[in-house]
Amino acid sequence: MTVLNDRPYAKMNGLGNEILVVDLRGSVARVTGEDARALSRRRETHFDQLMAVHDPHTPGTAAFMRILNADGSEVSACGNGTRCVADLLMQETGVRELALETSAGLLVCEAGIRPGEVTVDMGAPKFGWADIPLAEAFADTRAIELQLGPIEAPLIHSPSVANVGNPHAIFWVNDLSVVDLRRAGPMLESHPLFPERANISLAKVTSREAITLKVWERGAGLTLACGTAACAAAVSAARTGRTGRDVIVTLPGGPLRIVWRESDDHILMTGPAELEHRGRLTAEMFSDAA
Ligand SMILES: N[C@H](CCC[C@H](N)C(=O)O)C(=O)O
Repeated sequence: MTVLNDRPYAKMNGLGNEILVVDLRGSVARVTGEDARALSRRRETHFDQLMAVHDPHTPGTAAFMRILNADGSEVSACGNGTRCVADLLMQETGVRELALETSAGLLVCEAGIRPGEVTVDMGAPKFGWADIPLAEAFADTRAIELQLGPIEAPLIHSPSVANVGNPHAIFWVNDLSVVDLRRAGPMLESHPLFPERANISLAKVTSREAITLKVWERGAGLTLACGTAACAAAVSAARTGRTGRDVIVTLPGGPLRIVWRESDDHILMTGPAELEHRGRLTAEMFSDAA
């Protein structure tokens, strides 16, 4: 019998990115990778990311979050999932601003104008090759040597890389179907250049203020939206002169507004959070029969 039995959960989504919020406050229970894989396989608790909400570690924060992908891997950032947890806790307490914490640091969250809209300060991006991390040194991470397709005429090449709490590679394209991300994604996600794997995006810049994005997520695959990928694409587009610092990033599930603030280089991500249903975990959810 797992210690997670009877714990409350909220099934949510952020622009269609499937999020399972498991409330472990007041308990010492922890979600293991195996627990996450079991829950993700079930219809009622299927997710791209699981946000495990624990008692705060730091005074002044509302909770500490552990984040697990559908494959059971534990990661340090999930933009859409953070908006979902923030919305849930703000609904619970009536506050309009709170701070959450993950292993990557603090995340200040603010209720937006529209119901369910949340702005998260995702902190400042990192661009150094060792911070992504990459397996070898690249002086200019705005365009690294990585390509897919024939040597003399690669289909995609020279991605920008960034770390926004997690690793991202963004390929700049004019046509989002130039490669089938279902096939290219897994190859690039696990490329030896990425010792911690990477989230892979195809980005089409449509104006100085707009980017369209398709994402293959590390540990989850193709998703309808990826908040950290939107952040990574926005800052990479700005630092390569393709856009300004205030853009709308449109994913298959919908738009996010990303502002890369000049004053402190922090990234502000604004978008929706939606509650689908609530439930309680049961022991049979963790049986292999699932
Ligand atoms: N797959 C990501 C974590 C979730 C990111 C995404 N769902 C978001 O909204 O940021 C990773 O392994 O780094």
